[in-house]
Amino acid sequence: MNHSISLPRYVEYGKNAIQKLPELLKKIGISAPFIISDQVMLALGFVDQLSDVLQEQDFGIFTNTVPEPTAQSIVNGVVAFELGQYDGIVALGGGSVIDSAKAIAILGRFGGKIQNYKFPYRIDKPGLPIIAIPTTAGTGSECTAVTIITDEITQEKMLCMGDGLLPTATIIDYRFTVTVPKRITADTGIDALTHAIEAYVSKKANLFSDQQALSAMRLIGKNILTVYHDGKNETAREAMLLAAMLAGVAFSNSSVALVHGMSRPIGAFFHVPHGLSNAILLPLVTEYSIGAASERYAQCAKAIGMAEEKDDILVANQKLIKGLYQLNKELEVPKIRSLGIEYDKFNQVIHIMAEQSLNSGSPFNNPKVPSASEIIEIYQNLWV
Ligand SMILES: NC(=O)c1ccc[n+]([C@@H]2O[C@H](COP(=O)([O-])OP(=O)(O)OC[C@H]3O[C@@H](n4cnc5c(N)ncnc54)[C@H](O)[C@@H]3O)[C@@H](O)[C@H]2O)c1
Ligand SMILES: [Fe+2]
Repeated sequence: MNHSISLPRYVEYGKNAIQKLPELLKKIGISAPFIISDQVMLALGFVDQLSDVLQEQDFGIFTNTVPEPTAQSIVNGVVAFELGQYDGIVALGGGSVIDSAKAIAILGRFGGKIQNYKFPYRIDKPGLPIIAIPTTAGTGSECTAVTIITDEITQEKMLCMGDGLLPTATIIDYRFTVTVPKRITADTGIDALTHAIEAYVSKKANLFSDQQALSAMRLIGKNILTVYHDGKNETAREAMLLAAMLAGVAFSNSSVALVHGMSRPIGAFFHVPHGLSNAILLPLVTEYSIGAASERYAQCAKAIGMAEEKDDILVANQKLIKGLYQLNKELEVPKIRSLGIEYDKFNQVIHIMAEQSLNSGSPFNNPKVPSASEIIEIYQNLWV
C-alpha cells in the first residue's frame, strides 16, 4: 500500500535555531511577514526577541490569539492581517497560536468562514506560507496538516484537515519551552504521548508513522517526569520538544483515535485545556481499546519504559494500564470533578458530546470502534 507522506519543507532544529529566521524568510520568498502570537509571548519578551532577529525587516503583528482558539478570534486575526500587504506568516507560540495562524493563513488567502473548512472538507491548497515556532512541547502542530478551532455558537471543536494546512517551515528551538509552567508542561507532554500512542495503534498506522511514534514514546517516557519536576532541565526540554514534533509527524501521517475524538467535546463544552482532557481520558480509553490491538499496545508499553522487553503481551498490557494511571498521579492530573464541571451539566450534553466525537471521524481509526452508547459509558466512567 502507498502512503503520501507530508512534512514541512524546512526544519531548523537546535538551541538558538531562531537565528535562522531571516534566512528562512528569504528561502521561502516572504518579504512582508505577519507575526502571530499571544499576550503571554509578548509578556515573556519572546515577541521582542523575534523582532530583534528580524532587525530592519518590515512586519505586521497580531498578539490577540486566544488559547483553544475560537472562530471569532480567527476573524479578528484576519481583519488585522488584511490591514497590510503581507505575504507570509510567522507563528510564535503554543498549539493555539500555531492553529490560529493556520486558520488565518487559509482565510487570508481564500476567504470565507472557518466553519466552511471543517472535516470532512479537505484543505488541499496551501494558504499563505507559515513558519511555525512552537513554544510548548505538545501538539506538534508545527508539523501537522491539522488545525482545531472552536465554533462558540454550536460549542464544537472543529477539526480541519488537509496538506494545505502544513507549515512550510518550522523552527524547533527548545529555549522557548523552558518557561512553560508545571501544569501546562504536564498536559502538553501527555498530549504528545497520546499522539504517539494513538498514531501507533491507529488503523491508519504505517511503517513510516510507526518510527516517529516509537521514537516519540521513548523520548517522552524518559523525560516527561524530569521536565515536570525540573522545568529548567534543558536536555529534557530539548528531548520533549523533539518528541512532540515527532509525535505530530506520526499522527499527521497516520491519525489520532478515540482519546482525541472524545477529548475535543470536553474542551468545547467545559473549556478544559486540550492536553488535560486527553490526560483524563488516556488510561480509560486504553483500557477499553487494548484487547483489539494487544501486541501494538505491548510495544507502546516497552517503548515508553512502562514494561520490560522480556514481558509477554498480557503482562506488558497490564503494565501499560497501570503505568498510565500512575503517570497521571505523578503529574498530578486532576480528576474531572475537580475541574469545576457540574455532573448534571455534563450528563445533559453527554449525547451531543458522543455525537460530536463520532462526527469528527477520529473514533473510526481506533483499534476498537465504539458505538455511541459505548462512548457515553466511557464518559460516565470518568466520574467513577
Ligand atoms: N494542530 C494540531 O495538530 C493540534 C494537535 C493537538 C492539539 N491541538 C490544539 O492545540 C491547542 C493547545 O495547544 P497547547 O497545548 O500547545 O497549549 P496553548 O497553545 O493553548 O498554550 C497554553 C498556555 O500556555 C501558554 N504558553 C505557551 N508557551 C509558553 C511558554 N513557552 N512559556 C509560558 N507559557 C506559555 C500560552 O500562552 C497559553 O496560555 C488546542 O486548541 C488543541 O486543540 C492542535
Ligand atoms: Fe492532541
